[in-house]
Amino acid sequence: LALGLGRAQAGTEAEGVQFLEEYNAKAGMVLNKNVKASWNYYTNITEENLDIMTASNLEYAAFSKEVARNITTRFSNWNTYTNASVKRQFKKLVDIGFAAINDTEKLKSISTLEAELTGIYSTGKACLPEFGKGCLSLEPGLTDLMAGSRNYQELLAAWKGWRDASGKKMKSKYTQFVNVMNEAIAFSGYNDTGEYWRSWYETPSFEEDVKNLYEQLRPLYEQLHAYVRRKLMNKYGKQYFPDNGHIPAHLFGNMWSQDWGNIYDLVEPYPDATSVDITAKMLEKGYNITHMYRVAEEFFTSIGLDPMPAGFWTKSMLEKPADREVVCHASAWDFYDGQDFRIKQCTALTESQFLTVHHEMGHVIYFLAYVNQPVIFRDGANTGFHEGMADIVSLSFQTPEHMKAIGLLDEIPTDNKSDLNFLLKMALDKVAFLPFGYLIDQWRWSVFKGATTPGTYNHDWWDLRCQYQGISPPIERSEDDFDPGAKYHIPGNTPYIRYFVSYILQFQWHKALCDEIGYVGPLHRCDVYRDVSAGNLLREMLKLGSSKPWQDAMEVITGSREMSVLPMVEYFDPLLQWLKEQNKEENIGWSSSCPTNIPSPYPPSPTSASSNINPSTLLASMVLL
Ligand SMILES: C[C@H](N[C@H](C(=O)O)[C@@H]1CCCN1C(=O)[C@@H](N)CC(=O)O)C(=O)N1CCC[C@H]1C(=O)O
Ligand SMILES: [Zn+2]
Repeated sequence: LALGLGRAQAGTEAEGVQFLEEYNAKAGMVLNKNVKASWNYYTNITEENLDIMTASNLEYAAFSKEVARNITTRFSNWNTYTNASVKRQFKKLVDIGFAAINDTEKLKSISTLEAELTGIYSTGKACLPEFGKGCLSLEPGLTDLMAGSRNYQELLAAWKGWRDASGKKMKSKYTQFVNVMNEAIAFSGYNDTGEYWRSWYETPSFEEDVKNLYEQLRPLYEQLHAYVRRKLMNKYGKQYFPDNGHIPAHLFGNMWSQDWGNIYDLVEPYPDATSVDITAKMLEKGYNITHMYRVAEEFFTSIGLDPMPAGFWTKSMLEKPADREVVCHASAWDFYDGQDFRIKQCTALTESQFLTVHHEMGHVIYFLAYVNQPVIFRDGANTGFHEGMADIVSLSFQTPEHMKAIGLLDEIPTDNKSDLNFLLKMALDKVAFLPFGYLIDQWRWSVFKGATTPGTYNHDWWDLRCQYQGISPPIERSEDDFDPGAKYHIPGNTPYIRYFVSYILQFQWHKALCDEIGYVGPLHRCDVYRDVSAGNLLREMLKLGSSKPWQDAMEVITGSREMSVLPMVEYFDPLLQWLKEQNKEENIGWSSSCPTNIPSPYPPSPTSASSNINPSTLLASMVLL
């Protein structure tokens, strides 16, 4: 690209279009090189690969900076152009985020800090000898333990062990990370990194909008919380539950209390009615890892969307390698050359992993749908759209109708009890997630704007967890801990409000697709499998990429330009009525502040009959603390 020199020139719109064509040709190659360097680090964590990725990130930043400089000198009047797409491309190209900083060393530190933090997270291990376990990494060891153990103390040891092995090691690095990101983003004219991240939604009222959406869904979450709290008290004993209505955070079958699906067996409404245990069925049917991906692919092709390209099967990393350290946290990758798309996942044969397979492949389907857009438009209409597309299939895929269609269920239950079993199971993922999806960036936005400081990181984190999720730490926490760092997206620096937005959008889209295929019946039993009119409508939105404001993309698929909780409320209404009935004797809700008295994690003194672990393990676990 000829460097724009000297005084600002007012290039014609035709010259601007020419410039954009040159940019798109070059950008694909520069991006492809950069993504490959990242892929090599994420699939083989070494100092050398970290250095190569960092150098590539700097190269890409320099390229973005040069393009922006070219535009401001040669096309200073781009904002007066008439073509909306041309203007939108220029608008995106001049906003280069952190790359605007005039200090390469500081820019480099943003890249190295993120890579180091992600490396700590991805290689962290917790050792649990007192429970007969060696040293476990997060995937699969600790994840499986949190999902399957029903031993209060063992769960607690894994929960604490993971936080000691991850977040606790990150606090000072994360503080540096925040400071240098904020310093850099100021060069792009933003007050802080949180403002930059929110700007991607192109919606001035965005913070207010998501707050209102959450408030509308809170009653549904409160009912689910009260019901699950009762069931967990029955299972583990009231003595472990604070008297302010909170639930100990480590009892949900998930390291972060964000998805409660793994404790379905403890909360099942009607054990004598039908429910689907997908993990057992997959094993029974002799599934292997590749087959999980083939089944997911077939869902998408059945509604007329594209299959995975050939290179996907040879270049993806679908299993955890035995010979090297990798970033196991699952992710989908666009290599921006129009044909190289991959998934990186330490896939295991479990239901939760099967859903993640569909999630990551949903991202790839979106990549494929906008492959003909200019490089700068190869993104979701907003990042919540990308997550919504990743998740929407799960609303069809888990229905009894679909389970039977793919041979994981013998008979479709039509009785009311089985229906409630299914709805409760869906709520353990989709409703339980809402406060979690909402609060992560409440904390991070507060950190970026300086309202939350390194001296209050953990206190403010738990304030939000207690207030929104109604959960509390099962043992004392302090500012020596850094519990936010125990969740991938904090060291990984991936914004999180996108998942909250996604959980609203996916129900709006599911309803739109079910209407499109002429489905009649309760929304929660709709399965769009094998109906290409669903895929056609979805594609009309997907192919836009980020070429239009997200409200236009929303209108294409739902006819409305706004997010709405109504489809989600409609979907779960039968469950809400049932929960209200079940909870008649319960105190709905919890106090918004964390308990002052965290109940002792251990049963009364070892001599008492009630203690359910023997003294030696009790002492050992005390030592752990
Ligand atoms: C398991 C999933 N991994 C993310 C995702 O797939 O979103 C990964 C890591 C961060 C971004 N990412 C990508 O793959 C992006 N390249 C997608 C894109 O292209 O925008 C994940 O983190 N999830 C799934 C549900 C809730 C959340 C969680 O587990 O908390
Ligand atoms: Zn995703």
